[in-house]
Amino acid sequence: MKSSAIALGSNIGDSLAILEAAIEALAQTPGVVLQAKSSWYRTKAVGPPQPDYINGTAILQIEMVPEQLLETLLNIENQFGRVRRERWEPRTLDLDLLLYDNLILETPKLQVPHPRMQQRAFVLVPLAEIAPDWVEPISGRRIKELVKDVDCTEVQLLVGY
Ligand SMILES: Nc1ncnc2c1ncn2[C@@H]1O[C@H](COP(=O)(O)O)[C@@H](O)[C@H]1O
Ligand SMILES: Nc1nc2c(c(=O)[nH]1)N=C(COP(=O)(O)OP(=O)(O)O)CN2
Repeated sequence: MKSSAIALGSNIGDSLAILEAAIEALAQTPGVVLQAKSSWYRTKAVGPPQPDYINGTAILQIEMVPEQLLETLLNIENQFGRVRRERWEPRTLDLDLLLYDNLILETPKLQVPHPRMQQRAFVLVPLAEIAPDWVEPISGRRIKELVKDVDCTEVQLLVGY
C-alpha cells in the first residue's frame, strides 16, 4: 500500500455535489481506500478571471503505480463532464495528484510532487488540515510549514468536517 494526496477543484455546475460524488467515485475504485478528506473551501480563482472555486484534498491508500492513479483521476474527471480546451479554464472537476509517498517523478505526462502545489493556498490549506506532517520531498518541508508561506486570505471555509 502507498499513500497519495489528491487535490480536488470545481468552478462550474453544482460544484459541491460534483466534488462529493468524485470523492465517492475515488473511494469505490478498486485498489483505492479513502483515508481522509478535508473540509471544502471557497477560493478565489488563481490566474485568469473566472468564477470562484470550491477546493479540497483527500488522502488515499492505494495499490497502484502513479501512472495508473493519474489515469484513474483523468477518467473520473471525464465522468463528471470535464472538457479540455485551454489551460486554466473553468472546469466541472479537476483532480491533481499532489504527492505519492515521498516519490519524486518527472515524466512528460506526470510530475510528482505537483509542481505548483507549494505556491497554492487553495491546495495547502485543505492539505494542512489532513496531512500537516507529510514532508514535501523536493523542499524537505512539512505541509504545515509550507502553508505559513502562502497568502491564505482568499481561502474561506465553506463546509467543515
Ligand atoms: N501531478 C499531476 N497531477 C495531474 N495531472 C498532471 C500531473 N503532472 C502532470 N500532469 C498532466 O497534466 C494534465 C492535466 O492537467 P490539468 O489541467 O491539471 O487537469 C494531465 O494530462 C497530466 O498528464
Ligand atoms: N482557486 C483556484 N484557482 C485555480 C484552480 C483551483 O483549483 N482553485 N485551478 C487552476 C487550474 O489549474 P490547472 O489544473 O489547469 O493547471 P495546473 O496544471 O497548473 O494545475 C487555476 N486556478
